[in-house]
Amino acid sequence: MKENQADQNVRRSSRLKQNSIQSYFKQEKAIPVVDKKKALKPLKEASISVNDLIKPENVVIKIKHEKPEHPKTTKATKPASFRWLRVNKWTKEAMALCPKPIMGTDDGPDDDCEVRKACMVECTDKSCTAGPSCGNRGLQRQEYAKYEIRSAGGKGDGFYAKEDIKAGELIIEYVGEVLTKDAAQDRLKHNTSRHVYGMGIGDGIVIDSAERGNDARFINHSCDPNAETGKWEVRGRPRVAVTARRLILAGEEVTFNYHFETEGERVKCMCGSKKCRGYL
Ligand SMILES: C[S@@+](CC[C@H](N)C(=O)[O-])C[C@H]1O[C@@H](n2cnc3c(N)ncnc32)[C@H](O)[C@@H]1O
Repeated sequence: MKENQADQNVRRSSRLKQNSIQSYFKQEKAIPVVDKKKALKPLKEASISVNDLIKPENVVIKIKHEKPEHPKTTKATKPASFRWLRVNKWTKEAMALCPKPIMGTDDGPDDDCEVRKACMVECTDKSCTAGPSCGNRGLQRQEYAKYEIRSAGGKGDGFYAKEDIKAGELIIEYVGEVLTKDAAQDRLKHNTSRHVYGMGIGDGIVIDSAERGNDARFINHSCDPNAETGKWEVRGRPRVAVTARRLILAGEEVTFNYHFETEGERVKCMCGSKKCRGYL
């Protein structure tokens, strides 16, 4: 009887492993294709200056946000079984698939920070004249919210807010190794963990934080999430920001919707929300 149970478990675990080869979660918002001149036109026509568009909350973000301590020195963060990456690490093969930037900097620096922000393109010194006062460099400056990593019950570990986070605020960047989809699938074949960490960002590119990444890898799925992911362009490369969909209170677990893609056995969802669809 016991042997039968063990056999079943082995079969189940190898089936799950096989199935997980197809498993990714998807980043939600794509970079919009934007004609910079067209994007600017309505603003210029309405004579709205960039300063009018800077929300008061953005000013608070800049003052309040501190760089998080490095996870190795943050007590709340558990000893890492992954290697820490501050920024994405691209493979040559993934670089070859990197889409062309949607906004060039050929016109020279300007003060269109809010236009770039609306287009989900971060400013750089080449594109913007605002310098240190520019409010559109959150990913580059790592203006992350305060958080801690701790157990989320049956889901494994989870990512928890340590302060109130306003709707729209940057929480953290999803950082990992940037691989081609094929390379990511190859890696999954050797995955010994029950968790998967690959986020497809389109163009056959996956950000995989299984072996190397930052604490965004601990953000769990919810069918009624309080955060969302968005693809930004920073210095010509795509990056994924996790931002608050609504006010998140200190102590709440931060979650986003994985839009999980799997062709095999589905993972039972433990998000606990009333809107739970039952599976990831
Ligand atoms: C990116 S990891 C999230 C961090 C993970 N909990 C950990 O401890 O490393 C994704 C994995 O977490 C688990 N997970 C995330 N959200 C879940 C949910 N709502 N219900 C059940 N398991 C979940 C699944 O095993 C999934 O493959």
